[in-house]
Amino acid sequence: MSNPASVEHASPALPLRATRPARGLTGRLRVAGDKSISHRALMFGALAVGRTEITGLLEGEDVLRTAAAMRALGATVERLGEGHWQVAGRGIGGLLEPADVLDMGNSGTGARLIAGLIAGHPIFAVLTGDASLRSRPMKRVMDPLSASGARFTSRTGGRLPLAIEGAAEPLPLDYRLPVASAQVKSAVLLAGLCARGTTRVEEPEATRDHTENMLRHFGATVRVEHQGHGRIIELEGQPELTAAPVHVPADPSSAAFPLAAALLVPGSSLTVEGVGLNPLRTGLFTTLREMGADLVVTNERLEGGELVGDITATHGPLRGVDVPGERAPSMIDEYPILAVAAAFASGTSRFRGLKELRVKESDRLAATVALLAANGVTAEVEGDDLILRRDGRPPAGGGFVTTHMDHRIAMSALVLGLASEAPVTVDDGRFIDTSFPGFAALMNGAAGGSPIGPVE
Ligand SMILES: O=C(O)C1=C[C@@H](OP(=O)(O)O)[C@@H](O)[C@H](O)C1
Ligand SMILES: C=C(OP(=O)(O)O)C(=O)O
Repeated sequence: MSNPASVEHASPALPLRATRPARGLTGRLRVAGDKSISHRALMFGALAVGRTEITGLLEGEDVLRTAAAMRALGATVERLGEGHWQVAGRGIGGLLEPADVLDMGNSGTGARLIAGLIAGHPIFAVLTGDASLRSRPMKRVMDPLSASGARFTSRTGGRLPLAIEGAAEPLPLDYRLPVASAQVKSAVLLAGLCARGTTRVEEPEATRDHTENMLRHFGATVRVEHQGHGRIIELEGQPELTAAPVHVPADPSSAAFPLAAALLVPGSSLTVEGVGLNPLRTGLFTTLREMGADLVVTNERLEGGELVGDITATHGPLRGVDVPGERAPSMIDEYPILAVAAAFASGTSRFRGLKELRVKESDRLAATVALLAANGVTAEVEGDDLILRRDGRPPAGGGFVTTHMDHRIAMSALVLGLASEAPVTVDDGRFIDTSFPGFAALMNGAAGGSPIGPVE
């Protein structure tokens, strides 16, 4: 999806290398806050009346872009301490026209949800992003939001930069999602907040429901009806959203990396604390258990209204697994690290229905195949399925992996390098900061050394 030659970043590329540590990963740690919930906490805070206090906010680059965009749209956003933020909102319909272009960096969630917010306000704004985000499809939000009365102008094919003229009196939408996407669902619901009447979204497959949950938490009326694998969501427009405290749980998509490393590196037993266990996010953990992984959840509890638990992963053998396509939305960001785990398993693994991986920060299907190939592992793509046939022996490693501005490809390759025979190098670790600042330090702490570090 992206052309590494056109990377724009304030600092130069940061090649990183992962080497098998002298001993396994052990102890207890906490990963950063959930990215999806962090974006939404800032956005709903900006739309609510009053002051929303957020704890555990992910201070990754994607979320910091959203914080800056909320400021540019007129909200007061303050950082009170580490992960502790306060947003003074403007009320539904109260966002102001930004003075400048909104640069969402590497973040699809930021760009698409904010397109929904702007569509419902009588303001003009231009959204852009880095080379990766500028290559990602935006028509998926432009199409439904145009029906609400908003107007969009973009580069050919519906890519950023995108100019948006929001609707003065947005119409409520009735929309059936053509792709399983929580971002598209959320963009439609955010525009629907400003419309009179009921906005209805039908999703053929259930996707993460953080928008629906947080809308209710802030006082909106949301009805959800289950229909087979899918859902119908109805939102009453123009509610009074009232500021409400948000505690952000640890991100299961980030916890995936240390947990997978512990499963793969001999001698490991590692606990990640306070991980969000929303069932629409935990497909990876279900799948790893089907592979025979020793993954135990303890201390399940509610933290700030979200189900969380401590997850302990202990090294052991894995077997191949067949993952049904309908599970994909609940683990959509976890396929690169799952493919790494499958490279250590014995038997055949088939992951079905991965079309959406082609339009993430990179073409993750191609990037995952290349990541594995560089390290001696053959994986095939058949239609939209990814297939690995393995014998349980660790991959050779020793490869150089091009990460294509994709944080999850970078972290997956480094986890592979912690457990493969020879070290693995990635071309650029900077994008890890979009979702998981402090990744290398945390992994090194658990390994009791510096198995992940810059290339000398
Ligand atoms: O709504 C969200 O917060 C997200 C939805 C998913 O994207 P899609 O909606 O494109 O599947 C996911 O890949 C992304 O990391 C976060
Ligand atoms: C796909 C992802 O994020 P986004 O779409 O927000 O860029 C991700 O974090 O893996």
